[in-house]
Amino acid sequence: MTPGATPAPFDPTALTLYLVTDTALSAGPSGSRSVLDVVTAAVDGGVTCVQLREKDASARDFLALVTAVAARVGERVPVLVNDRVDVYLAARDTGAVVAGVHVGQDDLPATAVRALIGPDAILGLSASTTDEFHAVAALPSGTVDYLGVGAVHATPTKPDAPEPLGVDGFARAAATARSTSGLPVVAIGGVTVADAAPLRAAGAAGIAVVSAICAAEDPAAAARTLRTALENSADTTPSPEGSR
Ligand SMILES: Cc1ncc(COP(=O)(O)OP(=O)(O)O)c(N)n1
Ligand SMILES: Cc1ncsc1CCOP(=O)(O)O
Ligand SMILES: [Mg+2]
Repeated sequence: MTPGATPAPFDPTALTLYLVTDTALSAGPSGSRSVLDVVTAAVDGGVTCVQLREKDASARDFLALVTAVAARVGERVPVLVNDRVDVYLAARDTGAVVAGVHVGQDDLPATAVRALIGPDAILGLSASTTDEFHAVAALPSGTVDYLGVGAVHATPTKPDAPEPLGVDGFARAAATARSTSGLPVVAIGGVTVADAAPLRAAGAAGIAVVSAICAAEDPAAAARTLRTALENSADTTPSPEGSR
């Protein structure tokens, strides 16, 4: 960024169709498909944001993945790093176009992450209870950019996810999250194309999916189908209450 220039504010429309990656699921029917293949196809199909999530990779391998994905799609959509602030910073230091980090309740606290990544990076935080929403609301303005709320449905992708909320429970959680924190909310957990319109109507700025795209035979087609379902639901979407 030019010195002195004002950074572009976080644009919540980037949350519309949010892909979170999984290496094992990405391998696909042939067993040889890579995360990079899936991300590329998914962005071509209409994904608006990508989070790289690697629970078992070494820091070195994760960094290589982040820089490869950022080189491929970082100019087209925000690329975020799950959990690993160190990997995000190392990628950014190499000049990679990486947008930010997503952390949860057991990861580094949001205030610590914001101090490490600086004011311009995107920071997403998982939250699912009223207490967690109130805690987010108490943070200094600009600490967190969006909330990941779930699980909507139970999912084998994250067996340790909070209790499933269901779509109605998500609607109540999203209303509390938005009224307390003013932040846009992404719905996550077992989300399929059938959930797209109901979740948008329930106040989701977007949906985050792992298996609906990573495990699909054709990730580009899966992304297109999800995106179409989201576009068709646009008329029922409440307007965002706030963003950074
Ligand atoms: C968009 C989005 N929402 C929620 C999560 C879950 O984050 P977390 O609770 O830290 O769990 P892990 O993903 O780290 O297992 C997410 N990753 N993305
Ligand atoms: C990362 C995460 N956080 C809550 S549920 C979940 C996994 C969602 O995966 P899937 O879309 O395959 O159910
Ligand atoms: Mg985490």
